[in-house]
Amino acid sequence: MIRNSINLLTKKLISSTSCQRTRMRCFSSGATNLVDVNVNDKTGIAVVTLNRPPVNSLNLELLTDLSKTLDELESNRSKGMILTSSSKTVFSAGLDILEMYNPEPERSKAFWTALQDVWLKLYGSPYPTAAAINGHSPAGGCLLAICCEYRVMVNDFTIGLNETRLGISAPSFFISSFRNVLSTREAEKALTLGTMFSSDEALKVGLVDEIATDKADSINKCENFLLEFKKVSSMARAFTKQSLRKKDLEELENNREQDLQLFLFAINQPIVQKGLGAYIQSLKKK
Ligand SMILES: CCCCCCCCCCC/C=C/C(=O)SCCNC(=O)CCNC(=O)[C@H](O)C(C)(C)COP(=O)(O)OP(=O)(O)OC[C@H]1O[C@@H](n2cnc3c(N)ncnc32)[C@H](O)[C@@H]1OP(=O)(O)O
Repeated sequence: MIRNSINLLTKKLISSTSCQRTRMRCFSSGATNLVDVNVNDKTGIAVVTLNRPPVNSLNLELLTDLSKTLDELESNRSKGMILTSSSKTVFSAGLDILEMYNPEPERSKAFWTALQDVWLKLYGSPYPTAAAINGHSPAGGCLLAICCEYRVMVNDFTIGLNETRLGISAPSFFISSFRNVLSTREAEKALTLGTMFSSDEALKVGLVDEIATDKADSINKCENFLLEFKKVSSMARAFTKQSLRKKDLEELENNREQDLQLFLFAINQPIVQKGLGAYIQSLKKK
């Protein structure tokens, strides 16, 4: 018992010493540790890193960890969050296709509910958010980025909502957050075609705000954006953001069950299963 307490204390001391070197506080989101969080003590800004190799595909566990992290940031009155990835080439490969292929009923319900939770918390967060997109960001990966208020993308990667290319439609909350960033015209064109934009194309169309040379540069640029809010009342800021996003948030809040049932219905269609199966095979054959 005493030895356990000493071990715990030693671990805490070691971890606090390594964090002090960079003036960072570290905490992990929960049991599975698929999300790392480093809070800069000086600025109060948290860098949240998705850490589910190889491609940060969003499965139930990763979404649950992210959801818990977002709760912690809100209850700690975070000064801001930068979302990024531990991979060198992928921000997030989007929803884990294996969660939708040959679905197990209870797990698929929990999976979609966790995605809804993450979207509501991230899109509606009171603290400012930015995405340091340090790799490819298709579909659900793009969703996480467009929930944030600012996006900085490292050169030479791709981003977009490519669902129609998989034979599925982007759900309505994907579409509303896309339209919050792009004009309706650009959103319609990109969504129906399932366009994946290069970093430069994404900048041109307004899907990202800045281009970065590498991950450190993207985090730096996100930080500069978030630091601008030092001059603004956090209450006034949060109220303004949430007022602008209120309709989209209420749309999902008020229709969660319907949205869940639509998802379950869609993924259980034989034609969708066939398409997903072929897509998984094509990824494996690469
Ligand atoms: C009327 C309204 C109806 C609404 C109904 C709703 C219906 C459902 C809506 C669902 C919305 C879906 C959203 C999504 O996010 S679907 C996922 C879309 N994602 C993609 O298309 C990306 C696929 N992946 C890639 O393009 C590449 O992997 C990537 C560019 C990201 C990285 O390339 P890289 O070469 O670095 O890596 P690999 O391709 O070799 O991949 C490594 C291994 O990871 C596996 N993998 C990749 N992506 C996924 C994924 N999304 N899910 C699960 N697994 C994935 C890949 O197969 C490799 O596995 P192996 O190592 O085992 O071969």
